[in-house]
Amino acid sequence: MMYAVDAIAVLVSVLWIGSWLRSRRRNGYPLPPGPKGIPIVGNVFDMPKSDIALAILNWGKKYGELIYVEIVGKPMLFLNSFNDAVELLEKRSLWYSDRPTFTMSGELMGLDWSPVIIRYDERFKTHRQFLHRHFKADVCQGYWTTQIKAARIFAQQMLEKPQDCERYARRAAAATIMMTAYGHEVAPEGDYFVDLADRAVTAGSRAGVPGAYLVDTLPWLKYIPSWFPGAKFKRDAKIWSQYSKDMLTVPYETTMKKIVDGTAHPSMMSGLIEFCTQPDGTIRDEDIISACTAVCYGAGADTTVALMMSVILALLMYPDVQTRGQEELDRVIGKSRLPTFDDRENLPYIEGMVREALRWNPVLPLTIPHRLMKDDFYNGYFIPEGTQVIANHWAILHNEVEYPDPSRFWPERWLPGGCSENSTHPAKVAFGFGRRICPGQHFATNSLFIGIATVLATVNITVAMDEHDIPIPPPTRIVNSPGVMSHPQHFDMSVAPRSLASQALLSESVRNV
Ligand code: HEM
Repeated sequence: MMYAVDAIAVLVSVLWIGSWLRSRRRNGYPLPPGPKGIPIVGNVFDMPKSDIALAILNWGKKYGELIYVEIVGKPMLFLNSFNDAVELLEKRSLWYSDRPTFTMSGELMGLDWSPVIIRYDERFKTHRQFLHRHFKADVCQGYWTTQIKAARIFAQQMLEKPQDCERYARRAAAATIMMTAYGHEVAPEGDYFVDLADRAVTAGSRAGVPGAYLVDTLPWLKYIPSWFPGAKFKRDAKIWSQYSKDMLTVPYETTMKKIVDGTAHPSMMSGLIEFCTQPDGTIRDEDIISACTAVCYGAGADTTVALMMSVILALLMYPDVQTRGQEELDRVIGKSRLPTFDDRENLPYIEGMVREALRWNPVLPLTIPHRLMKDDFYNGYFIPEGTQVIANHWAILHNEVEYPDPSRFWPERWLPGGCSENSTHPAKVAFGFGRRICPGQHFATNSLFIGIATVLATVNITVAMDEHDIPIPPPTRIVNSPGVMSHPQHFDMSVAPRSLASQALLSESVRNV
């Protein structure tokens, strides 16, 4: 008991000294507005438990577009406007590109190898260089064939078992990413590499939910032994750290053997090994190569699945969008072949659907926190060093001025003369900002484009019927899942071939691709 009282006294003193030092550094400038909070714990009890992005959008009506909170002495700044996100995260990116320490998922679970959460230092630059080398726009053209193949298999599987659509979307994402990263052909069911990665990603997304683990707020808790009452987080982290290690090392070592014996398919990994092999035969930065290949599945699979499922939900909720998309495809490419990437520039309506997919239900409603590396002053406010700065993608992409009737999935808004023709492209928001911007964005939007075009060209999606042959109404609004990432909740649907000809074309192409 005495120890607990001492610990609380130390914590209170540290927080008080921290806040006193900060008030001296402010130079008379106020902190940005936000809910008032209470001593010591700050805004812990103000923070919304679910639909955080939406709640912060609503806070904006009271406090303005910059909203500042403190959680047990840790400052956080939410940005509800595109301009502020650009001003701070892009134009001042030299100071706004670090990440905070993620104690549970990073240190304890061992995911601190991941390029998503590494700190902003010299090694960060090598990570970005390696990822950029394999995911810049022109290089991504080299992955088109794999993406077309995955999209066609996906459409075929949707026809066979519509109720398993999400599982097949996951398989499509895994097939493209694993082939790209490791040259690995994913098995139709129960792929070993995918299962390893899924275990780690599931654990990582539980560990990464803001506020789910007290140790992220009070990092000194990491020192308590795992047998201590209430230390289940340490026991979880121990099991999960094995998953994280397996995800990083198993596919890498297996592929390395294939590279050495000459049986590997060309891939990002084989390209990086070649790039990093020194004249004496040693390979530099092997740990960074393995981190960059492993992160592709971790960062790219679930996000792509969530996007694709959002589009399919939109087709169900807005049947006229499906009809217009199909009319455009029939007019531009006809009915005797399936769409490819060469058709993209002639398909403005489908392109509008890609934009709407990124905007309507952003996969990451809030950006991953950027940590400010030095005190800053902005628009008359003081922003202390160490502040976690978070752009509210949801708020920006549902801004009624830029995107009138924002909760409607409405590709027409992007057509010439449409109400958002000149508005900010949603990709400029949904993939984050500045030096931490998503390196996989071209790969992801390519998967999305070909997925949408192929599904529209080959199948009709309609409401499902219950056991009494009564239509099951589609959801009338999008409901986000809790946590870092937003997946639409489960929904039922019926899937039928568009025509006998389209069915034959699809089966034929799946056999031949
Ligand atoms: C629909 C798909 C995707 C969405 C919406 C998405 C979105 C994001 C966002 C918002 C960030 C944080 C940016 C920031 O901090 O400002 C991010 C980071 C990242 N993404 Fe993606 N992403 C997607 C797909 C992918 C894919 C396919 C890959 C890899 C092949 C990938 C790799 C990464 C990596 C490595 C980072 C960390 C970058 C860093 O911290 O420097 N993502 N992504």
